[in-house]
Amino acid sequence: MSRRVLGCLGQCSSRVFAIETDPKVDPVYFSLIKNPPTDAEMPAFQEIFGREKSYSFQVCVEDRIQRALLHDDLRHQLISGFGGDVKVFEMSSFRPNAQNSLVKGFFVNGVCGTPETDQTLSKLLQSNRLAVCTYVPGDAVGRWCQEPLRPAKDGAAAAAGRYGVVPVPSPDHHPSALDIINSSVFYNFIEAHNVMAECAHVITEAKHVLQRVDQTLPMRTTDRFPVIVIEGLDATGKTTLTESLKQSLGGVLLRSPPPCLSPWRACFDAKPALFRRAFYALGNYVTAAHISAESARAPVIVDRYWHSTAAYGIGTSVSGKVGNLPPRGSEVYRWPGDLLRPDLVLLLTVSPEERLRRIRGRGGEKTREEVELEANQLFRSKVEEAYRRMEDPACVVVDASPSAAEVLQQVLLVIKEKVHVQGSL
Ligand SMILES: Nc1ncnc2c1ncn2[C@@H]1O[C@H](COP(=O)(O)OP(=O)(O)O)[C@@H](O)[C@H]1O
Ligand SMILES: Nc1ccn([C@H]2C[C@H](O)[C@@H](COP(=O)(O)OP(=O)(O)O)O2)c(=O)n1
Repeated sequence: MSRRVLGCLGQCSSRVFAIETDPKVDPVYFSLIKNPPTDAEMPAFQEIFGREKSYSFQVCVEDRIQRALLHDDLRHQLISGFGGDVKVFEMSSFRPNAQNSLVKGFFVNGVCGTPETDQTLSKLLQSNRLAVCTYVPGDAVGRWCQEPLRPAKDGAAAAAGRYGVVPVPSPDHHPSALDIINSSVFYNFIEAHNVMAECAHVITEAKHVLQRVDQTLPMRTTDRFPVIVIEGLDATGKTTLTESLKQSLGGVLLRSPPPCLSPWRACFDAKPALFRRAFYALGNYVTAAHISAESARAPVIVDRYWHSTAAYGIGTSVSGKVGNLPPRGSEVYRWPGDLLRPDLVLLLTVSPEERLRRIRGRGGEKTREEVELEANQLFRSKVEEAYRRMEDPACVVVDASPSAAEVLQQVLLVIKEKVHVQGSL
């Protein structure tokens, strides 16, 4: 029998549930993937459905630009429309272990049926761009069913089917890892450029970004001096080290995203991940063009590059624990074939305590993502682990906890040892 899966509840990804469907129906799989309820709050699947009413909402439009924008809108509507007592979890449907099968959505739980919540529900039901389901007790004790809803008379909802919910084994790969390629991380210029071009009719800033990108590219390739990238979480000492390296090596210091894209960075930081990631991906190609030009005359030091874009993309799109990241060797950790490859990538690491001490010492503005990272040690661990899994080039990990002078000396030694470009340094 074909099945629909409603799964991965709580922190424990072994709790996976299938929704039994008609074999003729194309199976769709569901999973609660973000902000999972703690075991103390919701010890069992039945309790999730048993607490007042539960609904799931998913945007079901083909166009990915519209889908990303509507998904963001839906989150706001659910949070404001259902009020404080209602819990809104991120969820998604997926086919176990099938790449790009993930369709994101939300699971709303604890809806009491007040006039306000009824009104919100009725409004959402009217949208033909949303798939809405509710969850009701089944015939047997402890069984639950999923009912897809459609609008009925006077704003009421009618069930358009009923499917039993049953536990099934967890998939090998965490569902949130199925949606990385070309939505959280881009592996070539064209894919990132396409997203920026497709969204330009709704996000006007995208036109300016594209103009800058198209002005800068294509890049020149020449015999060149070494290119050394410094990576790491915020406040691990990248700025401090890259400035000193520039002096010590008589090099040129570049960064990604490049300053010419700065006017639009805040705009894209506030947009859904699809657009934010495309922006940073294109920034790397612009920086690559600058690297290509500058490395003809001196060594180039780069403060953040593709590994940052990929590690933040992967680390934040994969929900839950570090173990949910795609395994080492997965294609998500591969370098884009069309992006200028550096000679050496160094990953600065410090303990979480030292990092926080440095952040507090520094003050200043942080990106939304960095604020999230600070709030959540789990995010930090995932981003750092993603950095460590990158391949070809892999990151050389440097303990950046000693003094700035000591870190510089240590890094100069690594460069001498690893960068085999005779006479260039
Ligand atoms: N090795 C070090 N030891 C102690 N403090 C450091 C060291 N490197 C940098 N700092 C301080 O930590 C803060 C963050 O460093 P910064 O270079 O701005 O990090 P990043 O560029 O990675 O965000 C700054 O206040 C800086 O002076
Ligand atoms: N090449 C890059 C650089 C930054 N990013 C993203 C990842 C994070 O959301 C932020 C971190 O950048 P931020 O400027 O705050 O970092 P630093 O202050 O340089 O440590 O930008 C990226 O995706 N790709």
